[in-house]
Amino acid sequence: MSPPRPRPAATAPGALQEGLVVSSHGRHCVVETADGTRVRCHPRGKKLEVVVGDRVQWLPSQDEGSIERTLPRRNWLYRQDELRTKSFAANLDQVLILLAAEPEFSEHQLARALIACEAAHIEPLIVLNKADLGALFARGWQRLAPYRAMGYAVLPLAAKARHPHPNPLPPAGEGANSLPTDDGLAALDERLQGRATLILGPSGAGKSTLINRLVPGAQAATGELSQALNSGKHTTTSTTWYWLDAARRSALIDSPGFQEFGLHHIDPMQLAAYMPDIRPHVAECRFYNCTHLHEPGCGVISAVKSGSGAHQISASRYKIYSDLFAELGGRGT
Ligand SMILES: Nc1nc2c(ncn2[C@@H]2O[C@H](COP(=O)(O)OP(=O)(O)OP(=O)(O)O)[C@@H](O)[C@H]2O)c(=O)[nH]1
Ligand SMILES: [Zn+2]
Repeated sequence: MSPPRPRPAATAPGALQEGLVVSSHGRHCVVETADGTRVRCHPRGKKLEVVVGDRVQWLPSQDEGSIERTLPRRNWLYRQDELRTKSFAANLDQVLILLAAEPEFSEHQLARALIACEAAHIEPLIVLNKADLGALFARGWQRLAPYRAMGYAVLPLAAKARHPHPNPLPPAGEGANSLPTDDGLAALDERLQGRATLILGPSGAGKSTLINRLVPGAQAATGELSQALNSGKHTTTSTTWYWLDAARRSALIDSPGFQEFGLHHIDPMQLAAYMPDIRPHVAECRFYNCTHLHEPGCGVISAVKSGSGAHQISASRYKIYSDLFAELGGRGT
């Protein structure tokens, strides 16, 4: 323990308290105490990086607080480009990747998010929204077939309730057997119980629609947070933690940044290990340092060429692998 620091006379005396970071905006954030009170805080010192989901120790001082330290993180999801590291959140139980029948989702973006989850050891859950869009939805569902085959959970959803009694989903082509006959919200809700779930998705997928359905009053809550941040109406809170239940056991964390998902923190030689369809074939490679791009006796290349079977690697997934390998500075020769 470090010795107690002297405090300015104007500061109300207070003992170190524990709290949860529920929103962040630049250098300020909002910390929630055990009794649910929310306090605007700032980290003490420039080096202390605080992320939504962090458990922190903070000191009250007048109407604000100062974060003294963050407690060890269970995990931390972030993205990184050539210049900067940007946080999504910490201490997560799962990441919900929300895609939609339209606008058409990018498989490349999906793959990036999944790789980041694998690298951070956080379970992903893929949700395909706009199940009411018939043929368009069937197409999206079909595009996700390789992801179901490699073991990811994929749920259908119709987030937009147009009627008090949700419309049954229309038949959705192949894979229809596994589709529910309702809007899919109950099945999703079950997956959210008792967990802290980060929600990510491209613009237009229905993130706001879903959050507003799961967290009635989410918009109002965002307003309150901005007020707690006291930074005026131009504030856009970058990441926000919402409780789904009064007992505060289940949470949804909304964060932007899905569009520019830099993976510069990933070692290109580890990439195959983070792609569950490619991973099992690495053991068949002749060379231990195989890049799976051109080597003779490569198990990955032969799985791509085999073209069918349970352990196949699709051409589009292999392209994603080789594009990312090059982007991350991997040398294939
Ligand atoms: N057909 C259909 N449309 C939906 C569904 N869910 C959301 N939408 C519509 O999709 C559009 C985008 O929804 P938003 O909730 O604003 O999407 P968002 O992901 O928050 O998008 P950004 O605000 O751009 O980040 C809106 O017009 C919604 O009404 C759905 O289940 N079915
Ligand atoms: Zn190989």
